Amino acid sequence: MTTSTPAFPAATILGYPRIGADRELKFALEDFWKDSSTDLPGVARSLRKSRTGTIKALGLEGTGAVPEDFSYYDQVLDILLTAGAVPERFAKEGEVLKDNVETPESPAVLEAQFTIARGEGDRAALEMTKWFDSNYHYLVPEIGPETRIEWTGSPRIGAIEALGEEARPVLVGPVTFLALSKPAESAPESYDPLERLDDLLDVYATYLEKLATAGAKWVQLDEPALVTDRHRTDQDRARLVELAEKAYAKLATDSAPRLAVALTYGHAFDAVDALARTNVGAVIIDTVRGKEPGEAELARWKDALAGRTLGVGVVSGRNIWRNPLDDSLAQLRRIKEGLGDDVQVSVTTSTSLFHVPIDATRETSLDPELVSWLAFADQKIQEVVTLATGLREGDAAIGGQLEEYRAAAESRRKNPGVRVDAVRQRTGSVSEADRTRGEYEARREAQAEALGLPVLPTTTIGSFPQTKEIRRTRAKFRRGELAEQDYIDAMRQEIKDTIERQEKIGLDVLVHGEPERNDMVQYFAEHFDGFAATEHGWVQSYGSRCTRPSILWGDVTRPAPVTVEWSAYAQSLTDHPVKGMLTGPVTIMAWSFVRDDVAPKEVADQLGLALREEISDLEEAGIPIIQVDEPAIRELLPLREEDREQYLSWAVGAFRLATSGAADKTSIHTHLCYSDFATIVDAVDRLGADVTSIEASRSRFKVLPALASHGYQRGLGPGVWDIHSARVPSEEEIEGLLDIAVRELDPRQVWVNPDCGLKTRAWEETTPSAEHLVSAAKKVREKLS
Ligand code: MET
Ligand SMILES: [Zn+2]
Repeated sequence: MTTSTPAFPAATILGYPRIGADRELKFALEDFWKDSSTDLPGVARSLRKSRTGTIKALGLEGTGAVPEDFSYYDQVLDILLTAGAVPERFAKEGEVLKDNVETPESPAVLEAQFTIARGEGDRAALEMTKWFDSNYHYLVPEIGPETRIEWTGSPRIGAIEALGEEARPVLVGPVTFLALSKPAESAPESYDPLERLDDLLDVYATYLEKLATAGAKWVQLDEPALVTDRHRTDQDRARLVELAEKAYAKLATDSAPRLAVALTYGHAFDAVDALARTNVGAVIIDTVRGKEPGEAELARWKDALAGRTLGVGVVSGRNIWRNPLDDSLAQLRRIKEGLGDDVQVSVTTSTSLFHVPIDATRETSLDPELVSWLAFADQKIQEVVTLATGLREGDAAIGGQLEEYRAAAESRRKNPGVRVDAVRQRTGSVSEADRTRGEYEARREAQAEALGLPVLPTTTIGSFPQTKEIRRTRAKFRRGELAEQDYIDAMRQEIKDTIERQEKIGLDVLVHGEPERNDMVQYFAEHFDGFAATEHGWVQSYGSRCTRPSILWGDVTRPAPVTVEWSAYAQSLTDHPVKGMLTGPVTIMAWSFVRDDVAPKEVADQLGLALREEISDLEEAGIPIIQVDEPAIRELLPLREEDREQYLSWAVGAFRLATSGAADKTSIHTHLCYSDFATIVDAVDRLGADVTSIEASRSRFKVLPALASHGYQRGLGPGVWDIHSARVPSEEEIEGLLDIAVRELDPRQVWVNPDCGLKTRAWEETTPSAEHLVSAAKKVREKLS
């Protein structure tokens, strides 16, 4: 046992935003992509230094107290690079990495890394997928029996040398890395990347040794995969826990730095037991999304963790609300009491703070009262310090902060926008009937008559290219440089142009094109009451991409129709049916910072009711088809099976509440993307939409058999055109996919559409691709008749 190692810090955070307070990393990356002679490593160095300085100044001090988790692009990619585990198509870049093991931040290595992350020409980028149930996207490693897995260097070694022993390197753990990987293309069908665990452990052993030499006393390994039931494949959680025990038995040695293993994003008390059987120095649990350990756990860990540390993640790494300090202190004291004096309790965050913006005090244009309820990363650091002090020294030592927080909580409780009685009365009186539409058969007939569409109707998902011109016009209007009427005229011109293009292409169901929307969630947040927008509240979405989520702080109402005029104008221009376009309750919640003072079901129903009013107004304005997008429904699916039904019941319930007021003859569509839907086929069915479009082209319609065998009866538009690149799919290719669709489903169910919206595309590729889509549909129609 390395008895000389100082204790795990009594207060710490599990990670800090990487992008910089003014998105410095984003801009440095984008500059480097344009010109690789720019000094990206210099920017990285100064970012590492300034964030370390901030964290220390806010009170996290001592050995291992400051997380060093900076990443140029993605934390999963970092491990892939360190292990040299590049997919075959990037063999060339793999050689560059191998030749530069000692200079992991040289321009050549950085370029190689970005080629792997972003793809180049025919060589597709690594797939991106959501990191657990968050809105951050990581890059998915591709691992097969032949994949190289050997030490290939890491920028973190030099960073630790520069920062000293207060810095605690943070790495994605080996079990999580492989659990998040997918089989390499050349691997056998059901290959499990976890088969390479032993090879990867050798790399981690080398890594730990080098970090020790660089001066690290503590290393944090994040193992969130251990809290999930079947994250990607059919991994069984118990098996992951077993593998973790084996892995840490091997890695936690006397010569390595002390290891702190973080079980974030949920709960996995059995994994704490397993890790306690190894020589790790600290185990960290998440009591925000997870749960507080009970007496039985504490009694077990009292002995099992004696001489070591239990880190308690009691400050949320994911929301932006001030911590309920009194409740947290009470929880920490219960845990401390249950564990006795032999186990050190450390106060920390539930996850890394990279899900939240940096500093709430910069939000000077928000109502100061609202700001007083908020805690971004820097405020959360102070909370962690306060709680640790309170735990050690008692309430009196932190009396001032407790008072301040209590006063803010009181103002929040009493704020008239937080609780609007009329809204609560409406949600309180929602009945099952409000979530139920007429029988599908009757709806189908009424819609067929109202719409008169051919078999295999063609349509798009809603947005059309957002040209520079459109974005410039919107920005000018926002800055007050364009009069409202001029703005409206400009957008109408766009809509007119887009309708004409769609008619010319020959699509059956048209859309207005969404030129007025910067973002499908923010747009509704701006038009509903109950939301606020930040100025600097950026969070990393992936790589250099950031989003600025709105804050959903109060009861939601719709002061006026939001989309009706745009859709009605589009419909006035054409004889084709125009599809109205709304964002669903679950997606609005997933991509906003949602209030933590009422149950998600209440928030979802409030949004559902606001959307229901919008749908009714769209119907009245003569819009025959209304699409309610729910791309995030899979993202919020709880990581543990036991929590899923409850989630699906409020999520599906809110969608049904939004849509069930629609007349039989109104066709309700929904759109889902960003994931594999095989796991939620049943939920998709329960949404009850007349037509569901899903992302499916890249997986070559793999989800169809699952839908068919589930007995899914209604309309389905499996995407036939991957809109994530500028590539124009050929008519034959689309025809091939449609052939599969009409074989797997009843042809009368099939709709023809792309995988997702086209706002990031240019017209150059959009027009020919859409033409191919239309002509392929015609071909398949002919074959059917
Ligand atoms: N209607 C939206 C669009 O077409 C749906 C996007 S799903 C991420 O952009
Ligand atoms: Zn989509």
